[in-house]
Amino acid sequence: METETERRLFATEILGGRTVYRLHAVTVAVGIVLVLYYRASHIPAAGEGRAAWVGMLAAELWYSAYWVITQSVRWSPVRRHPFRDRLAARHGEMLPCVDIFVCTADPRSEPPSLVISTILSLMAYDYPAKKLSVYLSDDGCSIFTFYAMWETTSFAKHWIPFCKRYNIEPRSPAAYFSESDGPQEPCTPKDWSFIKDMYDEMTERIDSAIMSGKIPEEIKANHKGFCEWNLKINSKDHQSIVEILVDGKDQNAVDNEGNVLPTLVYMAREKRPQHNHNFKAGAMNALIRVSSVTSNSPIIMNVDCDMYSNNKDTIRDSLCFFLDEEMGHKIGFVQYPQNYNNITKNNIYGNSLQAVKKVEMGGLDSVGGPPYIGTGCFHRREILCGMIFTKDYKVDWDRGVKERIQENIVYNIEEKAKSLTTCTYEHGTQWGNEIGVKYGCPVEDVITGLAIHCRGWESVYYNPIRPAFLGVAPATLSQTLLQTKRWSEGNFTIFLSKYCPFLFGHGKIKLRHQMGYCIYALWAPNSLATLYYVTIPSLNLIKISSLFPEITSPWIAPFVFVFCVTNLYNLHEALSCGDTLKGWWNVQRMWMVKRITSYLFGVIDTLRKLLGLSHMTFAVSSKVSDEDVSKRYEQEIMELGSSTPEYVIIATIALLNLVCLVGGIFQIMTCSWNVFLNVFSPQLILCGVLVIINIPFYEAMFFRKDKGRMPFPVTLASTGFLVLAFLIEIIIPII
Ligand SMILES: O=c1ccn([C@@H]2O[C@H](COP(=O)(O)OP(=O)(O)O[C@H]3O[C@H](CO)[C@@H](O)[C@H](O)[C@H]3O)[C@@H](O)[C@H]2O)c(=O)[nH]1
Ligand SMILES: [Mn+2]
Repeated sequence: METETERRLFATEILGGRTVYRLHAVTVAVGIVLVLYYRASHIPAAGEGRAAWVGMLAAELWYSAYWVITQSVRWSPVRRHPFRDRLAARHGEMLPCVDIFVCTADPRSEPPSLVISTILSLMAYDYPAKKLSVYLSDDGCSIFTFYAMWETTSFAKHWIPFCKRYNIEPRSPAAYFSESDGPQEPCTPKDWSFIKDMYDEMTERIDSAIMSGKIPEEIKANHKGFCEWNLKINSKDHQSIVEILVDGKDQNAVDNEGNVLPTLVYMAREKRPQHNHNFKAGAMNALIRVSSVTSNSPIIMNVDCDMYSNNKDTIRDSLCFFLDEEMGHKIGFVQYPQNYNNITKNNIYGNSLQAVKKVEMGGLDSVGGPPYIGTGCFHRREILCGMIFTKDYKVDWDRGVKERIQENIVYNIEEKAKSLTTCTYEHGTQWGNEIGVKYGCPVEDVITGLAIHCRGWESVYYNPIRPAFLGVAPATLSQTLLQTKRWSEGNFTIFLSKYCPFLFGHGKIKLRHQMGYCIYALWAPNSLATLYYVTIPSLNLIKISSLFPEITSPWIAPFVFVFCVTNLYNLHEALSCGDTLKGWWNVQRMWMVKRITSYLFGVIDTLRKLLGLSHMTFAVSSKVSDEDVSKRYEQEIMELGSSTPEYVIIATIALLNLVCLVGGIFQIMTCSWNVFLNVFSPQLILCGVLVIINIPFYEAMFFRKDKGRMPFPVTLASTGFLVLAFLIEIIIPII
């Protein structure tokens, strides 16, 4: 007899070691109350720095509220453990069909060879091939991406059996060959070299086609799909293209060992300049419809084109959650973390977000489920399409398994699929609203997931030891800021829309779940408090005006306590998530930089959109960088390079703090030691910390000679702004 626990297909572990956390949270809360009390009860008289003081109060009020929000998920995070062996014992190979969606948008920032490596890794999952269909949406509508996909169909016939025969990992050929210098056990050198040569030749053919700007005619003659590009088309203006490259139901679609291949479909939905295409959300919805007339699997998984599968068991792991008898029927989606394979040792741009992945997501999982983050996620088709939760929800897992079909039917299916991806198909329908992925938000994923949660479903977060997916993190500062701007803007847009977690989620999801969503929804407005805190106290140093209690006053204690304890706890959290000390320090710098630049622009652009002054955009982040840039990235040298308004802000604030620190030290030398101790020390310390944090930027401005240094016009402009700031500081009191 199976016991109750043995029947479960996954376990939920409540993470231990929370005592330190709870102790810190309670004491910090007390400290914060004292700080705010002091601020509010010591407002100076008008004219004696009242404005600056009130500003400090406002900033600290904001930080306190935001701190409370970030604690909502930290109380009792959980970790999930699926039992794949039990799934196998219970269901054998009687598993549901799975459709995999991959999105690509720009062949320059997302090269076709990168895309197909991801595709190959997904086709090679340890899962019955006849139940697997892989769909690529190409918003770049690039003949080279299509060509690469066509090449993939032949290479897959060798690659998939190779992966399965030797049970290799990872199954992205690019990642696999870059990880090993030569054949490794149990792979025979002959087989290894054969497949490696084949892969190299394929990528060479693809790259040379891209270099020459055209596909050889003899290759074009091999597939009717190439004819679609006979017309004069470009990525923003073209007809719909749907090509079933491998039809898993076709008897001839087998690999070189005679096994069935997964279905492989290329899609470029119709685009016309006069029609909104809704970016990735539009692509996802088109994929939902195209797949509904081909495989129509009950489970949909989606990844970005750089996120290759790093773990052959991911599908089976995810099914443990959906097929669990006790909980499965409540679970709308299973989310994996967004991991990267190019994070440097000390996480120079803070992209690895360890604490978010390990602590916050686990915490969200304990209060209703992690958000949908757009990639590495498994959905149930109906739920993604708008189904509302009911207690007796049951799925037909057999859906999608169809009999083998004839060639001429494939043509009909393609034609049907094309008609589902025209610009006008969605007009007058609920697509992008009640059905599918939502439109109008740069983080289409988060808003869609929130709606799913509010329709009554839960989600599950699974962070396996061997990462399920690995992608490419931005490798320059500007790309990092571009990405975080989109994220902060998107999440803030949600906050200011009717989907605000506190309003839309009220009565539908737990308060702590609403707060959890707001950690990200309120990223952007953090910029205002931070901008204030990194400028005003430092400027007041020069004016000999104190914004903190005197160091001999007992009131200094809560300030010091809150500052030290929150930072120490933060450090503890980072180290326990596997960050290095330097990595933690880099993350602190990046938080400051992101807040004063991308988050600030996130606020501005959200407001501009609200006022109707601008429209939504989705800037795709680049997944390639030239050799010079990559080298500096590996050496963890900050890459600046081109002039952007963000850099002007960074440089101005860095210089401002340097000048204020020098000015402050000068004041000490002229004033008495006692004055220094009493009036300046907290401000001096704050300013000093900011200067230390900014060291890489001073280096980039004044010492570096390489191409990644701070562009001279930026240094010049920020010096100008600095002079202006001081002039204003001097002039205003005179007036
Ligand atoms: O018009 C578009 C724009 C983008 N994409 C695809 O969307 C994905 C994400 O774009 P990327 O530039 O890599 O953005 P990231 O910031 O890395 O993406 C994260 O954040 C996005 C929301 O901002 C989510 O959609 C993504 O899944 C999530 O990985 C890529 O595969 C793109 O090809 C499209 O298909 N069509
Ligand atoms: Mn990406």
